[in-house]
Amino acid sequence: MGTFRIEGGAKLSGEITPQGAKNEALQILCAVLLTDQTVTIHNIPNIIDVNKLIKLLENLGVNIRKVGTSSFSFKANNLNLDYLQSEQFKEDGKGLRGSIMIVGPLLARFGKGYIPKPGGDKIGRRRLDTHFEGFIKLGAEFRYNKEEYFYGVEAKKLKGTYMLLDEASVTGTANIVMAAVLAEGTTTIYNAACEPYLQQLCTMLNQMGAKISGVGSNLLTIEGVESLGGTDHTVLPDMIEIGSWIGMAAMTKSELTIKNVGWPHLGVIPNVFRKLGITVEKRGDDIYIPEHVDGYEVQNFIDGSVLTISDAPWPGFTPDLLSIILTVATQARGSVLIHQKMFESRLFFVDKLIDMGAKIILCDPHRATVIGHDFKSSLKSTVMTSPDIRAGVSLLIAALSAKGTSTIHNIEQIDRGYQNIDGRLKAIGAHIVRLD
Ligand SMILES: CC(=O)N[C@H]1[C@@H](OP(=O)(O)OP(=O)(O)OC[C@H]2O[C@@H](n3ccc(=O)[nH]c3=O)[C@H](O)[C@@H]2O)O[C@H](CO)[C@@H](O)[C@@H]1O
Ligand SMILES: C=C(OP(=O)(O)O)C(=O)O
Repeated sequence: MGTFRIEGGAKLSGEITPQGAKNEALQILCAVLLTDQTVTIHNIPNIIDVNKLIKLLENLGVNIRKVGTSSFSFKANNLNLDYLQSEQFKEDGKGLRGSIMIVGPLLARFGKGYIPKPGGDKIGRRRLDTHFEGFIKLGAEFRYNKEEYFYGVEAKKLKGTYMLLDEASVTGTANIVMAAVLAEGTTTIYNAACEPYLQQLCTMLNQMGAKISGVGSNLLTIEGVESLGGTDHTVLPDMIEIGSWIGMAAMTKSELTIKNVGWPHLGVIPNVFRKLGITVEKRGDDIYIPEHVDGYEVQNFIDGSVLTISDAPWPGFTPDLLSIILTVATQARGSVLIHQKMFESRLFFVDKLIDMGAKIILCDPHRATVIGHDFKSSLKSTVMTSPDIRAGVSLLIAALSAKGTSTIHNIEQIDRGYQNIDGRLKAIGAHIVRLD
């Protein structure tokens, strides 16, 4: 279990360039299974989850070549499908959440797809019904081994159909889209998720020869094609990492420029930080955060009632930034209610913030009220363990702003989604050391 030691209170300054998006990269990597041609992907983040998926693809027989610092080419022309029955696959598959998205492409191209219960954050129930209901609608037979938590779908030929998803699942939509592109006839998916990750996936699939329309909306129409070809694709900057840097700058009262953020793809994210009173300035394609010398003040609603920040499927506010918003609010002037609607165990980390002196009332597993300190009192350093990726970064932000030296254990959770976070933080002035 790795550990960070952080001496709080240091100002950050300078420029930071966001990594490629973790959740997009996981979808795009699975899509390489849809063709026997070469797919080259740029801006792949060097993080644990992505590296695990690349390893899984390699074990499945995909020919992988590193062609640049963050660019790889993939050729899935000689797969070893026996691997899907192996013990090794059971280990590899459950190592991350994103592995679930190999099922759709495998089912579409080879008539069978399997997966052990995938891993990922332990942030509440994370069911897979949407994925498998979609495959079944396309004509697949489903089986589930309860003892081994092993899922399987098989079909001779998938047939396009209309489906209304029970929820706008991000990985579920990606999986079903990847199955439908090679199905016979037309598939219509209503209540599809439409995060930039999915828009990027659909754009890439269209470049490979798929016929998907409605990209960016919750109604996708997919005309099945016989086969797909190769392509080149560049992963967008990671919007969750960008939000994390905004939070770090504000909480440490630092001036920071976040380079090449891909503004058109950030949706409501900048505005949600602005609601906390944080200045998020657009400078070309960069975000400039000035030093918040006088802190930041939460904006109430127009009628004067307390601000609520909650998550929703895109174009709503992503649940992956709520823990960070909550943490940043602990030093705001004013109060805010954080409502995590999607996940039922994602707010429990506030215990640690309360230990550090933050004023938070955990109303129930989904809601927490934060009464900001307005920097009149600093958080106190402490020893903590990172429970999940975003809580981990939130605790890191709290530690960077705290008085004294904090320790964060289980930093593998952070490394799952943040590339060389300690190295990059050090480069902009943070006092952080990685201990093994
Ligand atoms: C690898 C990956 O891409 N992971 C992301 C993906 O996970 P993932 O695709 O696993 O998440 P889903 O979109 O399936 O659902 C997340 C949770 O939200 C609930 N839900 C979902 C849709 C909805 O309309 N209402 C609702 O309550 C689900 O029941 C579930 O508990 O999307 C999540 C939601 O943005 C993000 O937190 C994860 O970072
Ligand atoms: C919940 C997350 O990831 P995963 O779905 O991979 O667990 C996340 O990225 O915040």
